[in-house]
Amino acid sequence: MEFEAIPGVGEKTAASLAELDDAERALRDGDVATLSRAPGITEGRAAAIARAAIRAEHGDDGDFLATDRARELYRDVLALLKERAVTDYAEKRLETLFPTASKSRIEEVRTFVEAALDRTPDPAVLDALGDVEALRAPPNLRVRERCLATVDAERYAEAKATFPELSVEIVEDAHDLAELARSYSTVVALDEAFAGVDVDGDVRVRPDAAEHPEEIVPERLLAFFAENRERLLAAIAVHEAATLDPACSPADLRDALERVDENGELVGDAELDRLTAAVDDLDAAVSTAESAANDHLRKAISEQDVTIQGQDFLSLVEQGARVDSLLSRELADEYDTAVETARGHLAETLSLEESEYDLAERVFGGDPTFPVDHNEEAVSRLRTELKAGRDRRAATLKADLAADLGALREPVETLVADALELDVELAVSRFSRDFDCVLPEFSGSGFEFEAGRSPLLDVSFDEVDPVDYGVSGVTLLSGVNSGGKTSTLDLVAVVVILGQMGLPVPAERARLERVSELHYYAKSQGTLDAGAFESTLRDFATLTTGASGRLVLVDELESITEPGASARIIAGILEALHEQGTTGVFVSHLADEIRETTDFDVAVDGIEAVGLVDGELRVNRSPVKGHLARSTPELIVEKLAGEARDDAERANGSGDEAASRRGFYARLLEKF
Ligand SMILES: Nc1ncnc2c1ncn2[C@@H]1O[C@H](COP(=O)(O)OP(=O)(O)OP(=O)(O)O)[C@@H](O)[C@H]1O
Repeated sequence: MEFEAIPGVGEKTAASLAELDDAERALRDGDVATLSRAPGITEGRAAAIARAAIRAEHGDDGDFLATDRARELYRDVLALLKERAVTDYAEKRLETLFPTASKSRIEEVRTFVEAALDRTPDPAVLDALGDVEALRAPPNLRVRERCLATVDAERYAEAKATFPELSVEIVEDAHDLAELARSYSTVVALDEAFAGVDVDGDVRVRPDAAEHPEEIVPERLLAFFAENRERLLAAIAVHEAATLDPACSPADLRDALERVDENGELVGDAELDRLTAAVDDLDAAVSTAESAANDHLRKAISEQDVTIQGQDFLSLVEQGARVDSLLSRELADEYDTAVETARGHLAETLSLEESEYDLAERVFGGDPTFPVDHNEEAVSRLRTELKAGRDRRAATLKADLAADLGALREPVETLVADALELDVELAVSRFSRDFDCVLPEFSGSGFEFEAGRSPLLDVSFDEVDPVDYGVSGVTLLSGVNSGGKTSTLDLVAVVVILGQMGLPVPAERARLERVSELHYYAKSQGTLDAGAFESTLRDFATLTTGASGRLVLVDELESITEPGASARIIAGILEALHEQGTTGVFVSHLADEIRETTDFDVAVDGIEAVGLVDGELRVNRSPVKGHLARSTPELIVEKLAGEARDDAERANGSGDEAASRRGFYARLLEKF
């Protein structure tokens, strides 16, 4: 795929996408998580790129939402969908759903939706999804005890790129290798030429290093799993709660995760813990062992009567002979016991094993002295031995663990992707359940729905009255003030937008014609000035001369200018749209006047007040077909006329005032 062919994707972004293994599939599937792994591409940008790629694939020009109000309603329904996603990923992924005229795209999303609607939003699954996130690369890792070495400049550059975690050194010969082996625990030589050379230290010859990075730097896998530990555990929990088929064995993954801590260090191995603690505690243990020996010796000396021969005493005084000789002669046994105490103490505190006793014993001993002193060189040798043991153990464990983790590396990507995708499906399923939705049927002309309920009304969804409505061709929608005309237009727009996104719509049944564009003109706030009026007319000129196949919704266009002129202008627009065969709904309080001016028999529907109850209008929210609704003023005059008639009848001819009121209201009523 030519990435730069996607609108909005330039050279730099194309190069970033090319670094992904499966960019083409990710673009096709709207897989925002994978796309956002490309260098420098955020999730928001990834969603925009995926949208553009989908548009390009389905030949969508991006013009479906043709007006501000149409775009606003799309944003509102998208927000309702996104509110039902648990993860950031699903929110971004839902942004790849957009209304389109493309049949193939609508069908593609509907196939996804059909599967999604079978998903039950179980609270335990939603809860588990809370900790799932797209997997991410660990922060820059540095492994200091190992290095790579090569004689070849090109191999050097490749190794630097493949193993950013390690130092790479240029060497000339085995002598240089030996030199490196003194500074690093392990040296990995990349040249075949070194095979068989005998060098002191841990030097391995691996010309195949680049093909087995997990063997050369097992820490890379450990760091990856450590970094993503919580996400992975959450992804397992999601699979278990939702009884999804996991891409890898949860038991194996849990077991592997238990062997590495959040810093990528090995855990759970008693021998490694023992050796690590022994190295760390060595100095302190030597010092306490020494004190224990001295305590013993001090006590022994203080409790013992030491007899000193006159000759000895003289030699002590005259020749400056050392007391040590005396100590060795008089207190040899006690000294031996003190040394044994120190050795025992050391072995016990460091939990030394038999193979290490020999070195530990050399820490204390030799000629008797007081105070008892340790042998620094022996301590140093013991330390080297313990460190080497620790590193050997860690290296073996890391290699074993990396082999296990290596087998899980690919499957965990799928495991997490499946959990995240489930969140997208659940968001759609919850939306559909929360708003009692149905997948619309695409056929015929215009639209038609039963028991439609807008989720965007300013009343709670339970209190929304269901609306039945259908229109084919251009139609005027009349109705009482606050009867729900604007809300009906919004509902039509929401149903069409959702339907052409491929999503279910909030109705019991819906049939739609697949339209090319949605033009929804909201009611303007007050009369427009000459300039704005002119530009509105220009909009309609473009609309009426453009291609057919659009849906046009217009709310009280009359408010743009004075009523008489408005009616004539609306009539002209309706005629042009009618000739085009467009479906349109024009909400207007001037339906009667407009109808009289149009040169064809324009349909008029009406949202009827069923009557006034306690001064409040009771409305039938479903527009009545072919019916001009009576206006609110007419209903009020009718109500006053009725009251005056009742008053006049009660007065029974004796009340002139009641009779003249009755006459006045009757006259007004005739005007309607
Ligand atoms: N289907 C419905 N169910 C419940 N309430 C509704 C419904 N439709 C409209 N309403 C309520 O009626 C109010 C007025 O609706 P709307 O603004 O659509 O009326 P309108 O006929 O366009 O009014 P106007 O003639 O003043 O422009 C809404 O704010 C909402 O509270």
